[in-house]
Amino acid sequence: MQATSCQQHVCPRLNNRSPASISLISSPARTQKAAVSRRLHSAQQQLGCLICSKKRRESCLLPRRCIKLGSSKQPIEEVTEEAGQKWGVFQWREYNRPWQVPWGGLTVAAGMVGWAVSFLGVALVLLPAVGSLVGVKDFTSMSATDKSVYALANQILETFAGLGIVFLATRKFMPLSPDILKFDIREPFAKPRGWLAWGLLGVLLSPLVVGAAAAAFSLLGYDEVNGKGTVDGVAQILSLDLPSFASLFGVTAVLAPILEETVFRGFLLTSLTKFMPTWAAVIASSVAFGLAHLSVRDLPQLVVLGTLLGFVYVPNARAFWTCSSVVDRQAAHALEKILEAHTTRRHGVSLKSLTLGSNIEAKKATYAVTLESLKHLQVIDAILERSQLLQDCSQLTRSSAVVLVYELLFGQGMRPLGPAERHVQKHKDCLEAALFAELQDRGVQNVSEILPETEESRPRSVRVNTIKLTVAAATSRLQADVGSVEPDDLLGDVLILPSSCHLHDHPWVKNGNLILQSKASCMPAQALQPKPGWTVMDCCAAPGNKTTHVAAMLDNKGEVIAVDRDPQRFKRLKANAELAGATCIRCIQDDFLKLDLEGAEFSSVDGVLLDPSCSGSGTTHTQLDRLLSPSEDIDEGRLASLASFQEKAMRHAFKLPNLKRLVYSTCSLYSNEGEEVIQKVMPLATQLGFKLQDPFPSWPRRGHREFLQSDLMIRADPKLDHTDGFFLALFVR
Ligand SMILES: C[S@@+](CC[C@H](N)C(=O)[O-])C[C@H]1O[C@@H](n2cnc3c(N)ncnc32)[C@H](O)[C@@H]1O
Repeated sequence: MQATSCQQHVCPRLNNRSPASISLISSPARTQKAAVSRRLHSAQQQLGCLICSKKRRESCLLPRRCIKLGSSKQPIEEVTEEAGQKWGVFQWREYNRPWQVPWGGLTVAAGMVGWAVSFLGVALVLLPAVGSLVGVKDFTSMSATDKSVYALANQILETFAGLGIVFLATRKFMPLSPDILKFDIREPFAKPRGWLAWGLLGVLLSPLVVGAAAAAFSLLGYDEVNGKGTVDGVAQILSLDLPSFASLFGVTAVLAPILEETVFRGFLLTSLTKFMPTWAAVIASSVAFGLAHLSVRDLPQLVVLGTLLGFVYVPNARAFWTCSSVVDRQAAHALEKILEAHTTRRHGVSLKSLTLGSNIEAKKATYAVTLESLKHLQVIDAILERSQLLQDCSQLTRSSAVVLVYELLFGQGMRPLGPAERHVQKHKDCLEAALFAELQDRGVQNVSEILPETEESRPRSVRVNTIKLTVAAATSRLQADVGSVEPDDLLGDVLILPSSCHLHDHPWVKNGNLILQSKASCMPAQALQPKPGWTVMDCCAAPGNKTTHVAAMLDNKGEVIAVDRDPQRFKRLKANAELAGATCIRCIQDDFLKLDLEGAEFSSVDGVLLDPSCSGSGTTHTQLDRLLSPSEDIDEGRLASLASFQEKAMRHAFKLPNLKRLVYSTCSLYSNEGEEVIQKVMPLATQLGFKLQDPFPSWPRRGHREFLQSDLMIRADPKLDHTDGFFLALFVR
């Protein structure tokens, strides 16, 4: 056997990362059959099915390029028949698969009623009103050119209004699942989003269909039916000069189809699949499409045309496979939204809102599968790359593949119900081999050794709101509800619970008896040690976790002045203060730096909590951002600007004339936002008679050692202390 044929024993897509297979390929001198066999054997042992044996050929990827071990160069058959690029109307399984429609009947009704109102409103009210303003009185007396321009103006307004209404109705569900309303103008002819090619085919076929339907109805004597509809509006002005032709072309060939396809196929047909079988949704949406043209005479042709367009739309809109299990489907959807939001740096997308929302079935399972898929994302991406599972299959999205590979390799297994599951199942051996190779490359035995830590894997902490109940009462209630409850060894009003318990929906969390707050975040108020009757200023207070903590320590006696400048966060601050029953809190919505702290209004302030905006690096390691791009570096410019604000805020706080204690804290791992800020303000603090004091002598973690007096500063390490990364310093006078 020659070295060249030995190369063919190794599945080329899989060999690129494997030491054994690379050496096989790059060693032309190794021509001895025995040597080759030995190396193949050892490679096979290392890489599992990366070498295609007869037994494994069913499951090995890229079979056309793999040769059976020990046989001639006979390629084995392509196993991914479903992965082929299938075009056409009659893909019946597309009519049986469930669609992923995230909205309900109310959204459908609102969208369609909104569209109908805009359709009639533009044509009957808006445009005539604008026309009369510019001196157009009577449509019928206009010239043909003016009529066509008028029709164009009408269609432009209707198209924008209609698309805007569909957008508004579905906006809250964006980004939509791969099934729905997916137009990609950048790839007009490429499958899977080849809607334009199909649209053009539809345009080419439509005269035939309309003609055939008209002929059929004419034979039945139906053309005797009188009536006028939207088609007649255009037909009337068919005496053509160039401007008329261009306007009419714009109306009939561009704008109206875009509007109608979006409203009737993209929105209505898709939405109706939630309530009826897909074939019925095609027919129902076609009837609506016909009725919308406001002509009894044209109704039959338009319904036939709509039905044809609907049946063309279904298999091509459904270019992607979705998972058959509802949990996996929802998890893939959530994952896709998270990945998209991460790529576009869009804020406001959270794992919890996507998986625990009211429209989600089996919330806990969906949350768990999404979170676990995210945790395994890096490993699964590497497996997908090695196995090339997605390259041969344009119908499987990355997010569905990630969820299904998670289920198959790390989760509860996967039942091969639909095409997506069958495709993944067929490649099980290769996926396992790719996992094996990945673990070997990373030098670990088990995948758990390389998974990122998340909030989920650490114990939970909860603060007892001592305004409303005692720690003892909270402990016994939680013991009854979640089992194990431990008092925190440092903070008297904090309880530690198992990592598995989710208290978001607990009635005592909802009524403000308990506050879900990390242990680190409870340390500043405890470090301040305010006494009942004190006035404390929380300079950057929203959403008010530390503010309400201080209020509880004051036992509502005294005052907490809570300042925040952000309007949205300020609302949450007020709501949280109310929920906690913290009547001693006075909220001020303002820029803290602009407050006149030396004036009489704040002369009674004894203590300050300063917890300014920071990079959040102490908490992000547990958040989605870190799961998605763990090595992302901090933006130096942003860090410098945050540190500058933190220093300014601290200098400003020192202006309070009767200040006794000041706690500075940030949930940051960077010394720029911790020790360095303290060092910079130290001369001013010393000049004013303040010095650093150790608030928690028993706490083991201290400031970074290279800074003076760092042993008096407190740090929390996310891994070692099982809480947020945190920095804290206490000044006293
Ligand atoms: C880290 S958060 C505070 C968290 C809060 N201490 C808690 O535990 O719930 C920082 C807050 O500072 C506010 N902030 C930032 N700059 C401010 C300024 N110049 N004046 C007042 N508030 C400011 C932000 O709006 C944000 O709500």
